Amino acid sequence: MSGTLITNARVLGGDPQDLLIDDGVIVALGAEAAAKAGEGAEVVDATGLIALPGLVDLHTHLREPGREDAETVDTGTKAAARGGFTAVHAMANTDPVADTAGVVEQVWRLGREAGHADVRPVGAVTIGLKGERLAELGAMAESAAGVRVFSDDGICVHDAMLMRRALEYVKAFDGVIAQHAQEPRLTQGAQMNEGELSGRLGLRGWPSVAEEAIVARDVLLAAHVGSRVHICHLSTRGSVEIVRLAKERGLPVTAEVTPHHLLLTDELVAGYDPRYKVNPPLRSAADVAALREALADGTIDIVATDHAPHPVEAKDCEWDAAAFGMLGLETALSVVQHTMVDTGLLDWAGVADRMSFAPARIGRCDTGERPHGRPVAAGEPANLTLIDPSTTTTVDPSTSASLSRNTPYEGMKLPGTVVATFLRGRPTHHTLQTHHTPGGQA
Ligand SMILES: NC(=O)N[C@@H](CC(=O)O)C(=O)O
Ligand SMILES: [Zn+2]
Ligand SMILES: [Zn+2]
Repeated sequence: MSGTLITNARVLGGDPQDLLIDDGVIVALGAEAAAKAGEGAEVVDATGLIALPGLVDLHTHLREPGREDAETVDTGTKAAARGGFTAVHAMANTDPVADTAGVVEQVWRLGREAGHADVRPVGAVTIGLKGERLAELGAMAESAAGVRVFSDDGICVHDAMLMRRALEYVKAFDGVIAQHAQEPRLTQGAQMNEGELSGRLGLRGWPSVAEEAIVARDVLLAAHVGSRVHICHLSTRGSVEIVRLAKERGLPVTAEVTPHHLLLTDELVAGYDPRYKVNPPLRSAADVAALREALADGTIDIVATDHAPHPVEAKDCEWDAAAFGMLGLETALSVVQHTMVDTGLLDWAGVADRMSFAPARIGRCDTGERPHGRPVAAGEPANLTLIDPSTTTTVDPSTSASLSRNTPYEGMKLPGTVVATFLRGRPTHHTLQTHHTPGGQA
């Protein structure tokens, strides 16, 4: 048999074993893998490496169409592959907005053509993200893109009646509304987390309650309608408490946290460096601790990057004028290792759940034609990520595959390297040496 034999990989952090992949599928694990590989198989020595299911991002800004100077589907998915992702959900706040079957199909098709990761377009909830009228949610769901996640991300669906209607509508095809929870009246002109520091720096504060008020309302609406709501980039301790209560009651709510909200705090804003300007804002150390704990105990379901590329001119300016957002795809796994694994809060099986199984389930891409977030088992698609957790790298934005450079981690030392990513058996990123078993071509 031909194929690729990955030797001594610690699958989900377990004991080392071999994996044989061929024709896009995991053929065998353990002793059976080497036996079946036979002569001529390509061998990847994964000694010391962790194997995870290909990561799935539920929240990525690819910027195409409209802002191809910041990112394209091609460059963004290249960055995704380098970060260990095999699927990304592309947010709808493009230009034109992804609010029709035509635009979501275009983004989906661009993803197929690029081939670095599967692109699952997110559809806008309202036409033009204007918050006035519902977009054609059904047509987007039925399109070739098969949209299941809908979001006006960047903007909150603040009209309670529209939110109710959206929840009612997507229930028919098991869709989910991903809410950017930000009460607009409480955050007008807001520039950073509201607290003692915002007062001292003279920047308009962004109170936690602006997020929590919407989280609470939407949890209640989802319960009332019996439809799924997902909370984007949850950032406060109070939001965690609301989601915890909702889950105790069995309500259909899920939530995500970004890598940056697991690591960085509002104190970084003191230097007025716009790299730290993001929506929602970096919060307090107490919030960070609550978010880590909630991700560990499952109150927060997943990590999502909110990869938000911006061109240099949008970030290399005064704080007030700068755009909100930071890169995330290439550093996500390292930040999660640093904040969750190396701290003992989560094991690698937990990382596989929070960054692959659970996001695929929420996005409903764990079944169907090209599924993701599947178990690492024989017969499953060979979507795999190999990580070397023993390395430490200094983050250098100039080496990024993204067209943008707005990483908040520049110069930071972070643990772990993604050494290979396989999309249905095909390497979309790899830095490993390979050789062949005797009998094959070297
Ligand atoms: N996160 C951000 O600060 N910015 C995002 C929008 C968003 O996720 O709300 C963007 O599109 O740039
Ligand atoms: Zn958002
Ligand atoms: Zn976003």
